[in-house]
Amino acid sequence: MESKASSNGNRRKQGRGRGHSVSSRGRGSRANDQTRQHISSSMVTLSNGQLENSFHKDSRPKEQFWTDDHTSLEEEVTSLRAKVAALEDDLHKCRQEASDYQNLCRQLEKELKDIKDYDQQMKPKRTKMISDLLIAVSKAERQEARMKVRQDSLRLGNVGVIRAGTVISETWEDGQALKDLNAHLRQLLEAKEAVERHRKQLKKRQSDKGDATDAEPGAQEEDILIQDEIYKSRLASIKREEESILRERDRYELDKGRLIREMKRIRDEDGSRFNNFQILNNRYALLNLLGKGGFSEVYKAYDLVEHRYVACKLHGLNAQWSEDKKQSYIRHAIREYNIHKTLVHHHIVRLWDIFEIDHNTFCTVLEYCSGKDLDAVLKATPVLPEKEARIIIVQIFQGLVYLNKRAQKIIHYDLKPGNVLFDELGVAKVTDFGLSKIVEDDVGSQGMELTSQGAGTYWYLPPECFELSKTPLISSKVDVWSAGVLLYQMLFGRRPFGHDQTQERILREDTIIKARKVEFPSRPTISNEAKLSSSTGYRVRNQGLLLRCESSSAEGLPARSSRLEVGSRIIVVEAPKMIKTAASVPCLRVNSGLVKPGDLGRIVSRRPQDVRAVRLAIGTYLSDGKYFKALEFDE
Ligand SMILES: Nc1ncnc2c1ncn2[C@@H]1O[C@H](COP(=O)(O)OP(=O)(O)OP(=O)(O)O)[C@@H](O)[C@H]1O
Repeated sequence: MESKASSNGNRRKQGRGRGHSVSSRGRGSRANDQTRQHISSSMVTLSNGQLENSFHKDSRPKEQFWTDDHTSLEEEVTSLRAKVAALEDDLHKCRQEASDYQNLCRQLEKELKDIKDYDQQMKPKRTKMISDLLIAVSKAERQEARMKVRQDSLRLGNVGVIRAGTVISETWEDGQALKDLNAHLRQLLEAKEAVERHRKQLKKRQSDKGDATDAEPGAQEEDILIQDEIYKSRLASIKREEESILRERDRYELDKGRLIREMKRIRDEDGSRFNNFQILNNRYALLNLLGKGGFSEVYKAYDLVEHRYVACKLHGLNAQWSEDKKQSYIRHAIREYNIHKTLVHHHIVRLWDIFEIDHNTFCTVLEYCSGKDLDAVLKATPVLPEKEARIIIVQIFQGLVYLNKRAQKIIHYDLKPGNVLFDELGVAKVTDFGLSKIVEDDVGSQGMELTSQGAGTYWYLPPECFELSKTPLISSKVDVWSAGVLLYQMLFGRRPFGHDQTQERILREDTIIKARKVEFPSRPTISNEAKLSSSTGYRVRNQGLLLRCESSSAEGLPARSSRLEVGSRIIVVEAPKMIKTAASVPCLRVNSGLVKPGDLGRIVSRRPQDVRAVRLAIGTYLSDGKYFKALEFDE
C-alpha cells in the first residue's frame, strides 16, 4: 500500500513537474539536470509500482512492459528538452528586448530632460519674442487709431479751446460734413420758402381773378391749377430731400459720438501710467486701453502663461482718500472678486485672477470680450430689430437663471447696457459684480434688506430700491426689472422711465417710484410678445400652472407688479397634467373647460385660498414662438 501511494504521489509530482519545468525554464542547465534526475527516479518508482499492479492485471511479459514505458518516457523527455531549449531561447530574446527598452527609456528620459532644460532656458526669450510681437501690433493699432481720429475729425469735428479772460475751456467745433449738411438744409429751406411764396401769390392771383368781373374762366384757371400742382410737387420733393439729409445728420451724430468716445479713450490712454506695455505679475502683458470707468482703467492684455487675451481691470485707489476709505474699497473689491470668481457660465464674464500692483493699485483679470458692450452697440444703433433684441435678452436671462439656481443666489443689482459685453462670436456676457448681493439662506419671502441704497444706475432700478420710509427689501426681481428696461431700450431706443432725466433728477422727482405704466411708442412696431416681455413679461404659476400676464392692468415692470390683480388678462404658457380643468384653478377664469397652453383668461380672485402658490416669472419669446422661461418667483 505504501509503495502504491508513493508511486502515485510520484506520478502526480511528475505531472506537476512537467508544468513546473515550463514555469522554471529560466533556471538554466542545473535545473535541467534536476529535472532529468527527478524523471529517472520517478521512472524507477513508477516501474516498481506498476509491476506490482500490472502483475495481476496485465498479461504482457514484464520486459515488454518496461521497454514500452521506457521508450515513451524518453520521448517525453526529448520533447521537454526541446521545449526547454526553445523557452530558453525566448527568455534570452526577452531579456535582450528588456534591456533595449531600458536603454531607450533612459535615452528618452535624458532627451526629455534636455528639452525641458532647453524650454526653461528659452522661456524668457520666447516670452520676450511674444511680447515684442504683441507690442509691435499694439503700437500699430495705436497709430492707426490716432490716424483715424485725425481723419474723422476733419469730417466730423474737433475739440477747440476757447479763452474767456483767464479761463480756458474746451468746446466742440463741428466738422465739414455737418457744415455741408446744414448748408444743404438751409438751401432747401430757402427753396421751400420761395416755392411757398410763389404758391401764395398764385392763390392770391386766383382769388383776385375770382373777384374781377371781366374774369375769363377756363384756360387761365387750368393754368393756375397746373402751376399749383408744380409747386406742390416741388414741395414734396424738397421734403423728401430734407428727410434724407436729416437721416444723414442722425448718422453723422452717431459717428460724432463714436469719435468723441474714441478721442476720450485715446486721451485716457495717453494719460495712463500703464500705457508703456508693462508686464504685470510676470504674466500679463498690458497692450491697449479698452476704456476707463469710474475708478478703473481696463486694458486689453495677454496672459503669457495661459496664452490667451484677457482684460486687466486696474483699480486705482485715490491717493487723497483716507486710509479707511481705501480699506473699505479694497474690502469691497475682494468681496466682488470672491463672488465673481465662483461664477462659471457661458453668459457671465469669467474672472481669472486678482493681484496687488502697489499700495494704491490692484488688478483683476477678466475674460476678454472683443466685441463692443451693449452700451456702445445702442449708441451706434439705438434701435435693434426685435429678433436681435430677443436673442440678447434670452442670453441675459440665461445668465440670471444661473445666478438664481446656485446654492447661494446672487442679485447682480447693476444690469445695464454697459455691463453686457459681447465676445468675438457675439455671445452676450454679463459683467461687473461690484454691486451684487448674495442672498443669504435665512432671507424671508419678502426679500433681503438693501443696505447700499443710492448705488446703481437709476434708469434700470425698480421702485423698491428707492424706498425711503423703511429699509427696502429686495430680491432677484431687481434684475428682472432691469432686464425689462434693457429689452425696452433695445426695442425703442429709449428707456421707459426717466429717459431724458439725469440721475439726480430721477431721485429728486421720484421718477421711478411713480413709474406705474409702460408707454409703448407707436414706432417701431413690435410684436405683442415683445411688449409683454419688456413690460408685463412675467408669468404666473398656480400649482404648476404657468401663466403670463397679458393685460396692462398689471402694469409696470415685473418687479413692481409682482402681484396679479383681479381683472389681469393672462395667457396659459404651460399646463401640467395635474391641472386639467379650469375649476381646479379658482383664482382665474379661462376660455375653455380644459386648461391648455395658449388659453386666454382673466384673474378673477385674489383671495389667498384661491390663489395658493401663485408664481410669477419673466421670460421672452424665441423665434420658434416658444416661450423661454427665465426667472420665477413665489407670490
Ligand atoms: N472683460 C472685458 N473685455 C473687454 N472689454 C472690457 C471688459 N471689461 C470692461 N471692458 C471695457 O472697458 C471699459 C471700461 O470698463 P469699466 O467696467 O471699468 O467701466 P464702466 O463700466 O464704464 O465704469 P464703472 O464700472 O466704473 O461704472 C468699457 O468700455 C468696457 O466695455
